[in-house]
Amino acid sequence: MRKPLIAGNWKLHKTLAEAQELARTLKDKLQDEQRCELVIAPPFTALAAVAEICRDSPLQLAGQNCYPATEGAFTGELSPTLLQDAGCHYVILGHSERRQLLGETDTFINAKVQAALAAGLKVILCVGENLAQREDGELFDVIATQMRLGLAEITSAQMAEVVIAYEPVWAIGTGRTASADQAAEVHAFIRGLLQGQFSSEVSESTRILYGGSVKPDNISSLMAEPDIDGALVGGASLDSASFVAIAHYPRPLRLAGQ
Ligand SMILES: O=C(CO)COP(=O)(O)O
Repeated sequence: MRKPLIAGNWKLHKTLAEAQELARTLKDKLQDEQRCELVIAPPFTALAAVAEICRDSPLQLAGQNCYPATEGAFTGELSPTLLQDAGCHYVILGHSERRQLLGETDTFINAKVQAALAAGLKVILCVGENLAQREDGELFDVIATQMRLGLAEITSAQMAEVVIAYEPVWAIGTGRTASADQAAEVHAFIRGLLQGQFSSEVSESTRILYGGSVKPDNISSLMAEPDIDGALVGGASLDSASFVAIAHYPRPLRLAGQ
């Protein structure tokens, strides 16, 4: 049984004081959450302070990026080890904003995935097509390439520490969510890729999150899809009430009473 994972990607938001306040409120409101695994990804400047607040709470920390080296002359970069030192259990890699704005390639992202896993960090690997690719019928090719190259050299055993996040670029920050059917179709496709690239066991056990304008009012219909195992939330994770409402999404009707 895959445990649902709800992650908040704060992106380039929150001063230190704002991040601490949000983390304190989330800790207070989500203290008893057991159904879902909870992850927040504050900006680097707030990681250590937020980690202190989240100690002894269900909230785990993620870095928003890392560099594929342990240490060295890499000005402005952070290693997986430094993220762990700041209190992170996870790192988000391959986010479309980094692919688009900073030109990150699948090969570079793969180097980061390998470095993060080797250091003992869990990885949330983001994949997703842009609008032109979807309209040109390239959706499945794009996802297949991002998965194949992004997870190159990763073993089936290491996949226990990897979460995939499907984030269609056209749905990020636009208010335009993929419908539950659209998301489910791609999630099922990704599960098939995992089977081909690794094994049935990996396909069955790997969590696949959906990201792109997830809000309290659409989380339930997304989570009702059997292949959607959680959400990577951007804008709605910046507000405690909406992130808490997403984490407390009502159980899908078909599971009620179980
Ligand atoms: O990019 C995202 C999470 O990584 C999604 O962002 P929004 O929820 O703001 O669309």
